[in-house]
Amino acid sequence: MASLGLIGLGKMGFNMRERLRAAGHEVVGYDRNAEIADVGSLADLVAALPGPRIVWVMVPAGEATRQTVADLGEVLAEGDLVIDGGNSRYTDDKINGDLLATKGIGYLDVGVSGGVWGKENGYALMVGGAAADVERAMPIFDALRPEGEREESFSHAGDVGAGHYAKMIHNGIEYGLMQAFAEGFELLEAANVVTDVPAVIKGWQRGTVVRSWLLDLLVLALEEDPELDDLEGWVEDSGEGRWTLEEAIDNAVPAPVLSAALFARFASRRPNSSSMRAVAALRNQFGGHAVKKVAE
Ligand SMILES: O=C(O)[C@H](O)[C@@H](O)[C@H](O)[C@H](O)COP(=O)(O)O
Repeated sequence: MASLGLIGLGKMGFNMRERLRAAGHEVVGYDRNAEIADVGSLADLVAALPGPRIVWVMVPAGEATRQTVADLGEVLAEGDLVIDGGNSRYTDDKINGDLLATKGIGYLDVGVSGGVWGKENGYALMVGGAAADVERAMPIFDALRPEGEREESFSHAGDVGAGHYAKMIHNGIEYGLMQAFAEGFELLEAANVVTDVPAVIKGWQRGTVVRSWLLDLLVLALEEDPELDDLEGWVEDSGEGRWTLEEAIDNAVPAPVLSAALFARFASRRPNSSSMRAVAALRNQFGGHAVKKVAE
């Protein structure tokens, strides 16, 4: 059984600690929230682990992760291994990996998929880094991923950065799939032909071409709220959809579905945008077409 330091005990890290412990691994968790942490500082976490250590970072992508990795570089020792399991941009991985390499500390980047269901169902993992480091962390990966064939929920995607690259593209696909289900849902509701939309969607769960986990989750959401009218149609994004499109542009790969899905999210946050006011104004100018005036 392995010993692991785990930094960041939010929605993901907290559940991962539970799953790893249930598999018999020793996990020392650190979080800024002392109520859920096992130790009070990074230095305490390092002291509590037998060397050579493996420390998994599960904090928000960007500055928080970069800073945590830099801090770990100050307290870990040669031969230790850092794993970034957050949704970092893949270009951060080379910076983090190179920084730690100067101190003889290994680095792996891991795309982790599964959300809040991962504690029970397991997390799919896509890993970037050196093969020897991947092998060393394999008992941890095996405990985190779903039971069954390793190849079906785990991949060593390539060198440092490849794990997060794979996760970024996974999330781009996620945007497109969700948008497709969402547009189908709205169309089913639009014409009053289908009288029980939730029943139709539920009836797609077995046997259809579009059966999938996202469809199952839509069924669950519709069981709670059949017309989803408790929700505002407002959708945030955390960055990976944007990065996916930047890759599409850099590599001249057409990605119309993924870009439409990302832009649909932007549109969801600006119901009275100046762009659509401009379209209304132009249509009115050239054709005298009706416009809707803001109420006094
Ligand atoms: O595979 C997953 O488990 C999810 O993709 C997970 O990583 C997270 O829910 C997304 O990062 C949300 O991304 P957005 O905020 O960009 O929708």
